[in-house]
Amino acid sequence: MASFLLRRNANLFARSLLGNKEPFRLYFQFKFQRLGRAANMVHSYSSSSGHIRNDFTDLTCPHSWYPQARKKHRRVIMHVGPTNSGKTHHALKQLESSASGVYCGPLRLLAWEIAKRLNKAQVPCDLITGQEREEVDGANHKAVTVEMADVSADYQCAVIDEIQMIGCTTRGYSFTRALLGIAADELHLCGDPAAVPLIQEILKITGDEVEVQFYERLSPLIPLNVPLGSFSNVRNGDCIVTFSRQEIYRLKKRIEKEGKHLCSVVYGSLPPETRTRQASMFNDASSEFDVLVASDAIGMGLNLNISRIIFSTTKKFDGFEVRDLTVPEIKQIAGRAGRYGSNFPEGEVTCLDEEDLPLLHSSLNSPSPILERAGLLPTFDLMYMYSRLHPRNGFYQILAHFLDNAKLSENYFIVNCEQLLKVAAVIDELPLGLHEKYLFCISPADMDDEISSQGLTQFAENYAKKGLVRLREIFTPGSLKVPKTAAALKELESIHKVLDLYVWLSFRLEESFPDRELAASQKAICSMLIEEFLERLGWQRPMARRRLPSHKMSTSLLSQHVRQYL
Ligand SMILES: Nc1ncnc2c1ncn2[C@@H]1O[C@H](COP(=O)(O)OP(=O)(O)OP(=O)(O)O)[C@@H](O)[C@H]1O
Ligand SMILES: [Mg+2]
Repeated sequence: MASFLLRRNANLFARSLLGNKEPFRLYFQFKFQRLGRAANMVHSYSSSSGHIRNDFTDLTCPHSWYPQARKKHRRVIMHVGPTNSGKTHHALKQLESSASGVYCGPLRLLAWEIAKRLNKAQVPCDLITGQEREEVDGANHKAVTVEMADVSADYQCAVIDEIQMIGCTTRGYSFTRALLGIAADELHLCGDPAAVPLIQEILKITGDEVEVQFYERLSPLIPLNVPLGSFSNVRNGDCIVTFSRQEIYRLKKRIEKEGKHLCSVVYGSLPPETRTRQASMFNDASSEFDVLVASDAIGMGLNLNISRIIFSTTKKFDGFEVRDLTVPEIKQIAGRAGRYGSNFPEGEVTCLDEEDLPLLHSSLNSPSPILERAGLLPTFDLMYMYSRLHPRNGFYQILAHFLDNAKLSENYFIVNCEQLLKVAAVIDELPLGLHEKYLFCISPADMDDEISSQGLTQFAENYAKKGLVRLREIFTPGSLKVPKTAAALKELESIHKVLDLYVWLSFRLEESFPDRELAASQKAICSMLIEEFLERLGWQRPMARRRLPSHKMSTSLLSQHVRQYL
């Protein structure tokens, strides 16, 4: 079904983005038209020889990058307050009653939840993420991940959820782009009050009209004074939060060993489809999976049937160091308990260990620190114009030059470009155009994952050599197996990332990556094999007493399904 939707919508998407079947040529024609306009936006200065020169690294006026939005006098409504206070709900009510609109969220799971809600409310709504296009007949609404926000479309209403993510060191620029660039008559921003002063400051220059609505929690969240103590105290509706994959699987096993509960799991590197199914299984009161073990992948905006959040730790490895969770992180995660309208109208929050309770309590009682600056990334247009003056520089050098020399106003910072630079370093020697390099650099390749990074390198090399990348050249369909060890599981997750990358590239370079359908079906198999692993993991009840949820496949069905693709 998913692959059918992908196939059906791929052409539509490519056409809407690129015009016709010759994406590259047309893309560049389109770019040149836009560059003419963009060139007017960069600041000029006189050199000592008296020539007027453009300073492409001047990023002090990012609002001027979005002429479509600047033509509008937008009404901006900020919905701010604690978690579970109805901020998103109120914004969505406006979206539902508008003739056209877009919801932009930080997570695929959230975009999925909103698309489902709008379609259920008889408002046809497309779901668009980097790797998915699910179009619904007659839809004038879209639920998208914020990176996919279209700044060339015109909407009556738009919602940007979790707007405080504008300060995120890696993804902040996508929120800034959506904030400054979405051309909507009415723009709703939902999130933490800590973002209010910055947004007001940023929007002073755009001429938009900004109003702020404050919200209170709809149902209580009670911080407990006692830790969980023993795993025998785990009960229906609990969500245990931890931050490493190994810990997630250890805890799932440990809880299931008690013999009273089955656990769904949700964490970042799990395929998004698997995450969605695991969350749905936990949410479904008729399924036996009544406990959730999750990372902070559940931390934002989601409405799950959680009665109690239990932090198994209040420390997290953030890629550089093991650090305490921040106040906003603790509040966001704790805020998943006791959602209004869920099976548990009162939420509780505690820790596994007593020593973590003080940080939990103090964080829940503290306001989030006020946001100082919003993330920014130089646009491709600016880098392209700069590259024309310095034709010998590779993409890495151009990007590094921007990072070193960018001029910013005090409301902005340049996001962490480490991943982009890592990709640029790998592909810069290949005979690719600047835009192609840019595309590979912003792709969702995880360069810290060896298999994912190898996948990206091979795709880029084959693309540079032949302009055509067949999936079978680097991947043998039929080679996937149910993982038996944690290492095999990790490998399967990495393979899923490579297939995901192929699908992502296929939406942008359609003719050169023609095997989207095969990649999507193999991705689906990866997810099923991972779920099969999850099903087998942990304490096994005697089969007679165990009921498989109706939407899960039995092993034999799974093998049949896999065979179909071999
Ligand atoms: N007025 C209302 N009537 C019915 N349901 C509501 C109402 N307000 C909120 N809800 C429901 O309560 C739950 C929490 O609301 P919502 O998701 O809007 O909270 P939020 O403030 O955005 O939380 P978070 O900060 O965690 O994103 C949702 O399931 C939502 O549908
Ligand atoms: Mg919300």
